[in-house]
Amino acid sequence: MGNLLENILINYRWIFVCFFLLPLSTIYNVWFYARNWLIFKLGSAPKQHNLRVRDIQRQVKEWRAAGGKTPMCTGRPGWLTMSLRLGQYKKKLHQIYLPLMDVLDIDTSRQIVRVEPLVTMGQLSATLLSQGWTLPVVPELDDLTVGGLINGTGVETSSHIYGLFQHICVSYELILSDGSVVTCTKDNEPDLFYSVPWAHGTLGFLLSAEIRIIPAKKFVHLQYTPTYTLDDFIKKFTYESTRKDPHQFVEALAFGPDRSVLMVADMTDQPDPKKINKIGHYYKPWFYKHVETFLRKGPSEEYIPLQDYFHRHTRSLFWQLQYIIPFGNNQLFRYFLGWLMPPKVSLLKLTQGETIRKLYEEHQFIQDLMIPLNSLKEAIGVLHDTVKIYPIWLCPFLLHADPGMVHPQQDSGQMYVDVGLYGEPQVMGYQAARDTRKMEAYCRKTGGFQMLYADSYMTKDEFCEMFDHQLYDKMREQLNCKSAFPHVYDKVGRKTLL
Ligand SMILES: Cc1cc2nc3c(=O)[nH]c(=O)nc-3n(C[C@H](O)[C@H](O)[C@H](O)COP(=O)(O)OP(=O)(O)OC[C@H]3O[C@@H](n4cnc5c(N)ncnc54)[C@H](O)[C@@H]3O)c2cc1C
Ligand SMILES: NC(=O)C1=CN([C@@H]2O[C@H](COP(=O)(O)OP(=O)(O)OC[C@H]3O[C@@H](n4cnc5c(N)ncnc54)[C@H](OP(=O)(O)O)[C@@H]3O)[C@@H](O)[C@H]2O)C=CC1
Ligand SMILES: CC(C)=CCC[C@@H](C)[C@H]1CC[C@H]2C3=C(CC[C@]12C)[C@@]1(C)CC[C@H](O)C[C@@H]1CC3
Repeated sequence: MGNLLENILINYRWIFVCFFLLPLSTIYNVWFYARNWLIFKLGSAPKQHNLRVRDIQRQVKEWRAAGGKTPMCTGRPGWLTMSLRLGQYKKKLHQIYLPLMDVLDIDTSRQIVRVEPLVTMGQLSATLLSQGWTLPVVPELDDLTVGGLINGTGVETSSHIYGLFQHICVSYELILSDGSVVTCTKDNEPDLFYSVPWAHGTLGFLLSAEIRIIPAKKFVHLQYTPTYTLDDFIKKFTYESTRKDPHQFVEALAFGPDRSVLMVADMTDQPDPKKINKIGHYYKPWFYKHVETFLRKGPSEEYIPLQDYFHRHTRSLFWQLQYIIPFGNNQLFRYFLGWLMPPKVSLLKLTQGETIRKLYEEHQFIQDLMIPLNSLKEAIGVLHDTVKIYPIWLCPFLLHADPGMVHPQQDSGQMYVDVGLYGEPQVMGYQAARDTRKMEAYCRKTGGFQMLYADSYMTKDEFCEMFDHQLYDKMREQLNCKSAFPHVYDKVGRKTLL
């Protein structure tokens, strides 16, 4: 009986998603964009920021006046977030509401955009591109927020030049546990500035951030190079990730241990009209499926609108939508219903129910491992033996030698690679807790880090071995965080010991 229910839930979730969630997602998007447009037209965002900050200060001061016994977290419901977890800890914590969702200022002379933490990547890239600008690092998936990317982390295909999302940030405006508001930069309050990323809001709440912007062009010139042996792939990927005159974007998809497609791209305003491919159109094939065709067709090049490039994996949620709508890439489906895609991650989370959540936990492996580039060849072998999931998302990034939770083992910046696995393990006898712990141990061995949008199965000691807690602990002591916020491990750790 249990198996029958599981089969129905897995195989027929698409009925609910297509007939209910897709229309609902579209209505939600239209409402969201209309609201942003109106706020911008009324020009009220910056003024309201100060009013909102005062209201947040009032909430924190009231929490203190009431004894400040229960630690705080943001009041954003767990189902709305892009993390895999539902954030059950929120039920036990005191929630502070941060209704901060506006782009406050675009200062083109300083090349800085000032934004509130709930601004999403979709909203921000549309806003900036309409002015001819972009963030140097635009993490994929429209609904990721600035707050989540700063307090967690963000990575994208330009990260081999600019680093992680935290490395393009110039200042953070924060409210601390005593209700005071501070602005930190790398020169003013450097300890606070460097300890905020990866701390998951356990030092203070982010109120706004200043982020670097760079001029944008209309297209990217994207070149695809298929490779058919692991050695050839590693050689070419390493070269493109570390060369002195790098392409602006570098990414690879591994479709098997020996079959990969390497992609390098550069912004341009002079596309070859015969080679333009507007991959963002709703009837176009899912991007990873399109990329796979180059294994057969051989090397190729295309010109893709910049906005389409930035959000190329959004329509198929990387390759996760194949498990929910197995015929989602079918041509007929794309022409009839493709314009409604993708269902919103938040609505999928809200409606998944406990059984589907558990099925994902037990039968899907969704993790990003950030490891030194020189471990990649070995890692692909280890991953093949432990989970055997393809495609694998490969994205090089420069890990700056800054203080804080993550830094390279050496004193200067080092090239790392984000290894993203989002699928059903194809190995016999996969066991979620055992095999995730195996991957985490491997990641620690290489000197790497686990992305924390997915639960960590490490013990607290193992977690402290992976992430440098020196500065974090010092700041928690100095800012009286111990009773004000949970420890980061208490937000992201499963505490499952084998
Ligand atoms: C400071 C700022 C905040 C924004 N905040 C949001 C937001 O929170 N959410 C969102 O979805 N979009 C925001 N936008 C973007 C805005 O929605 C887009 O620019 C809009 O979609 C363009 O619409 P339009 O073509 O009707 O422009 P119009 O309103 O017709 O304006 C024409 C052009 O004038 C320029 N312009 C107008 N006002 C400003 C200004 N204050 N500073 C600089 N240039 C300006 C722009 O280049 C714009 O394209 C913001 C833009 C700016 C500059
Ligand atoms: N391309 C990429 O780089 C991708 C990144 N991700 C990951 O997704 C997550 C982001 O998802 P998103 O939904 O935006 O964020 P979440 O709401 O999941 O927030 C992530 C963490 O940041 C904290 N946080 C968020 N806003 C604030 C704030 N204003 N002040 C203090 N703390 C805050 C949250 O605290 P609290 O628990 O109190 O709410 C939470 O612990 C990140 O972990 C990111 O690494 C996922 C997919 C792709
Ligand atoms: C590019 C990087 C660094 C990460 C990409 C991660 C995404 C593939 C995942 C982040 C959140 C995930 C969720 C799901 C699929 C995979 C992600 C988009 C679900 C939609 C899967 C179905 C469940 O019912 C809900 C999940 C919510 C989070």
